[in-house]
Amino acid sequence: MSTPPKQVILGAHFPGVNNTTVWSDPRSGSHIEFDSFRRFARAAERGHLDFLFLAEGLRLREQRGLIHDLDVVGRPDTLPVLAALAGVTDHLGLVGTINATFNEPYEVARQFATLDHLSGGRAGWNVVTSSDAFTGENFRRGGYLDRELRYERAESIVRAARHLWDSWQVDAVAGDQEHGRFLADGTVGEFGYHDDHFDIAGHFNVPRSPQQHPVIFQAGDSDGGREFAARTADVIFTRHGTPEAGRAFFRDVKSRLARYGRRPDDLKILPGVTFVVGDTDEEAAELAADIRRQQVSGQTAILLLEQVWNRDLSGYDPDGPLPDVEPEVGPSSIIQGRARHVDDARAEVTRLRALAEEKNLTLREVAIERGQRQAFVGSPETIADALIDAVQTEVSDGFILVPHITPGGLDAFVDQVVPLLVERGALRASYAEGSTLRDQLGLSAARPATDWETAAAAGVRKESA
Ligand SMILES: Cc1cc2nc3c(=O)[nH]c(=O)nc-3n(C[C@H](O)[C@H](O)[C@H](O)COP(=O)(O)O)c2cc1C
Repeated sequence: MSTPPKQVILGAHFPGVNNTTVWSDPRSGSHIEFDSFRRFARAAERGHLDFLFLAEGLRLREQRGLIHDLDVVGRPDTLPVLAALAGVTDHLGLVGTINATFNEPYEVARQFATLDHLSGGRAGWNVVTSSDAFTGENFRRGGYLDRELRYERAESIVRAARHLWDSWQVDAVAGDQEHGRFLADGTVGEFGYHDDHFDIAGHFNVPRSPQQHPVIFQAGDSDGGREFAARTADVIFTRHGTPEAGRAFFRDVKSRLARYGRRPDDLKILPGVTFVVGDTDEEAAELAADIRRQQVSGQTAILLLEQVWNRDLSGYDPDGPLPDVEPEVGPSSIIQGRARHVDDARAEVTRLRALAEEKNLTLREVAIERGQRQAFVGSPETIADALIDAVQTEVSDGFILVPHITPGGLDAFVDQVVPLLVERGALRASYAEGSTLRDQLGLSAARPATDWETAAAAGVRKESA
C-alpha cells in the first residue's frame, strides 16, 4: 500500500476590492455585508478547509495624491467580523491580521483570547509590521516608529501577549460553591512586562483560552521578517511568482528554525495563490486570461506601472507603448499606505521594455504580464495534482487561496477540487470533533512564553557567536 501524501494545509482569504479580484463581475456581491462573510466562511467549512483569513488595511492608499481606486473596501475591522463568524461556523479557523505597530499588547491579547473562547479554540493572529508615518497619522501618536524597529516592536508585542495569555493558571477558577469561592486564589492574571517598547503590569482579565496561545502568523518577506517568524511564529503567509522561488524561500526559512530549538514542522509556510477552475485545462486558461484582463483595466495598468516608474503616467495611452521617460528614483514614493515592491526601478524598466519588445506588448499588456502570481489554473484534476505535488516537493506546506469573486469565489474549488484532494488522501474528509486550529494545522500545543524567550536568547547568542 502506498503511503498517503503529506496533508495540504488550505486557508481561504476573504477577497476585498483589489487587483486580484474582479469587483465588476456581475456575480460579485458586497464586500462588507455580513452575508458575504457568512457565505464565504460556510463554503470554506463545507470544504473542511483549515481557516478563513482576513487582511487588514489601516489607511486608504493614495497615489498621485488621489485615493487609489482599488483596495478601498473589503477590509472592515477584523475582530468583530471574526467574532461574528465564530457564531455561524463550527470548525473553521478564524485568522485576522492585526498590526503590531499601532496596537497595545493588553488590547490585542484580550481580543484574541476572547475570540479563542468564542470560537472554541479557532483563533489566529497574523502579525504585520507596516510602520509608515502616513498610516500612523490615523493614530494618537502619529507615525512614531522607525522602520528599522518594526520587527523589534512586533517581537515585543507577541512576547508581551504570550505573558498575558499565560497569566491565568490552568486551575485558576475554583468554582467552589460550597465555600462561595470563585477563584482558587487572589493572584489570578498577574503580569508584569517591561522592555524598550512596553512597560505594563496588572492583572489580565480574560481566563486562559482553549488554545492558550492563538496561532501566530506573520506576513513579511524581508530577512528581518523571516528571522522574526523563525523565532516567534507558527505560520508564515508569503507570496511568490514561481514554484522555484517558493522552494528557495521554504529552504531558507526552515533552515533558520534549528537555531531556536525548533523543528522544520513547527513553522508552516503558506503562500497566497489565485486559482481558476475550468472543465478542461484549455477552458481554465482562457478564463484565467479573461480574468486578468478584467482585473487590469487601462486605468489600473497605469496605476500599477506608476508604482514601477514612481511618476505620473496618466498622460500615456494604456493601449500604446510603454512610457519613454525614465523612472524617478529616490526616497519619495508615488504611493502612500503601501510599500512599493520595486528594488531597482531602472533595472525593472529595462526588463519591461525588453519584454514589450520581444512579445510586442502594449502598456496594459505589460502590466498584466508583470502582475502574474503563482496561480493554479486548470481542470479540477490538474489543480488537485498540482497542489499535492507542490506540497510533496516542498514549495510550501499548503496555500492560502485567494478567489477572484466575493463571496462565491470558493465554490468551484470546494465542490470540484476538494473531493479529489480528499480522494487522494491529501485533505481531511471531515473535521475531527473538538479540534482546535493548532490541531488542524498539525502544530503542537502552545509553549509557555518563557520557553520561547529562552530559545530565542540561545538562538541570538548562536547567531552572534
Ligand atoms: C503575503 C503578505 C501579506 C501581507 N498582508 C498585509 C496586510 O493584510 N496588512 C498589512 O498591513 N500588511 C500586510 N503585509 C505587509 C507586512 O506585514 C509587512 O509590514 C511588510 O511586508 C514589511 O515587512 P517586510 O519588510 O518584512 O516585508 C503583508 C505582507 C505579505 C508578504
